[in-house]
Amino acid sequence: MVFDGYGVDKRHCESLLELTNYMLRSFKYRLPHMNESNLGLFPHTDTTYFSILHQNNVTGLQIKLKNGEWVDVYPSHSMFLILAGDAFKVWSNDRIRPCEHRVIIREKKERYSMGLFSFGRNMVQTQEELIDEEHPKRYKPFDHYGYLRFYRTEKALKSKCRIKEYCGIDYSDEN
Ligand SMILES: O=C(O)CCC(=O)C(=O)O
Ligand SMILES: [Fe+2]
Repeated sequence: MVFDGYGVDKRHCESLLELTNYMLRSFKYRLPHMNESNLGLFPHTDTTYFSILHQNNVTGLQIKLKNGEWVDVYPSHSMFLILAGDAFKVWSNDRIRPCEHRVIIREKKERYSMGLFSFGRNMVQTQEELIDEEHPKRYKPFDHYGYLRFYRTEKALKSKCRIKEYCGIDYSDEN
């Protein structure tokens, strides 16, 4: 769908999928103890190409809208949420915006969730068709697992945008 939407040759999609690793992870959010924060998971964008999330019938996941407002995602047994991650931002040369999300524990029930996370096995790079004069290349090709290691470093935590800090191209010095 994404490749169709941007008019990118489908063969690139096949090779991207062939070079993608998946990680399945499950989470359990216990109820916060007295005086403990109810922040289950700090606000972040995923490092992935995309993430597929599923949760039990307990609210908690919130996504941030463009206007900065946090909104609840209401769970259902049949719902799978697909979130774009940082690697798709690079692939699409900033056209696809990774979705910022967090988990807040408010219900008096334990929350369970499951996520399928996708990572490039090779270098992640911007799709050539999505680079032109109007949209110059904004990122250098990067090693996805190298980015995972960078993600929790002090430099990454201090930066405004971790993926830009890791492999962004800065044109600001050019005139
Ligand atoms: O538990 C959830 O619903 C979200 C998990 C998540 O955002 C993550 O692992 O990156
Ligand atoms: Fe996440």
